[in-house]
Amino acid sequence: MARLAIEGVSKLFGTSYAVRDFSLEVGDGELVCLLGPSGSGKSTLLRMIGGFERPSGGTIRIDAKDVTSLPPERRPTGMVFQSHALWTHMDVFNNIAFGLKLRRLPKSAIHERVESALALVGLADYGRRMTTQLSGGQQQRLALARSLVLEPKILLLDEPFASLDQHLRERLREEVRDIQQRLGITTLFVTHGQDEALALADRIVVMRDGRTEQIAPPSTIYRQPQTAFVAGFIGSMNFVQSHTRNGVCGHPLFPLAIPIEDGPVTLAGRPEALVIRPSDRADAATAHRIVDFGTHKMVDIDLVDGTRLKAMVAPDDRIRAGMKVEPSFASFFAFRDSALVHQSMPAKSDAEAELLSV
Ligand SMILES: Nc1ncnc2c1ncn2[C@@H]1O[C@H](COP(=O)(O)OP(=O)(O)OP(=O)(O)O)[C@@H](O)[C@H]1O
Repeated sequence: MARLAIEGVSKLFGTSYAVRDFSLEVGDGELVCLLGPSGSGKSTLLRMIGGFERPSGGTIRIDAKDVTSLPPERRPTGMVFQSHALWTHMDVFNNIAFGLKLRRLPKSAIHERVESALALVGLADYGRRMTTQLSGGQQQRLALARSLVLEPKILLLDEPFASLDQHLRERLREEVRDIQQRLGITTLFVTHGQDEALALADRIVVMRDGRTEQIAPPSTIYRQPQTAFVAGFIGSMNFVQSHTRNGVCGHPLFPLAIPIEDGPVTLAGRPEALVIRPSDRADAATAHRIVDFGTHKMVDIDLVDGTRLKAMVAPDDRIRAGMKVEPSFASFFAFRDSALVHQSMPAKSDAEAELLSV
């Protein structure tokens, strides 16, 4: 188990920053997901922690030891890449044993550790297979075993399941979480899949342009996004541009109380918080497209100014395309200059309050 501290780390490529003044502390046994769009600096940051890239500034410490300028092999880290770079001329057993042989461990110890790594990732009977005879998911498990067998203090995973289909990705994600918790290994996981981050992480770091937008547990990221970018990046979100005057939103359909100074405001609300009811108002919105997901229906509605919103309604809702509707937000966020300035929270149901208090 280990603690990781990243302090003010930057990486310049030429004249542009891939990572800028980034700080993060990861606790013993914690799993943190780095989440962000393509090019936001996630891989560069992970590579700097693994020692594959040298920071232009800042410090990286593992258990208080400064490792900033140590090469990968002298760091207590194990990295699993998106392309796993397995050795195709070796069988599964020897792929895993390789790192241990370099460390000159006795044969019996190598055997024992490889066998237990194979069992850990569900490949107990595959030791003598060649890597080319493995499926994509098995290859990814092997890549994981090859890292874990060296007993790293910190596990670094760079989009390890990106090339796998959705079903397999979800299964491996659960397996990794299970293994990570059993071993209690401090882990950083890079992904640009929000579902992956929400399902896996103890905390999520949302990155944008090499900087941190927000660091928080998944439920906080979802329920209390601090910036409009985070709000729009995690889950589905409706945005409505308006302004406030005397603490009230000036949009005729959304006359919400927003106790901030007069000025522009961006309203944001989830589809599940957008309530729609039939209306004959002149400025009513129009239900446009309805998709029935079985458990719920998703309705696209167009405001008169062309803004498109999504509302989630019950499966037996009578809504039809072409109907005039009046939307309202049961709960919403308000942003100004991208920063959260106000948030209304609905009264929590007992069941939800109970879940949150666990
Ligand atoms: N070796 C390099 N030389 C020059 N620029 C680089 C290098 N590696 C990364 N970059 C740039 O740094 C920025 C961050 O890249 P990085 O790969 O860290 O992003 P990412 O968030 O991991 O993206 P993705 O999700 O697409 O993998 C990008 O603008 C990228 O073009």
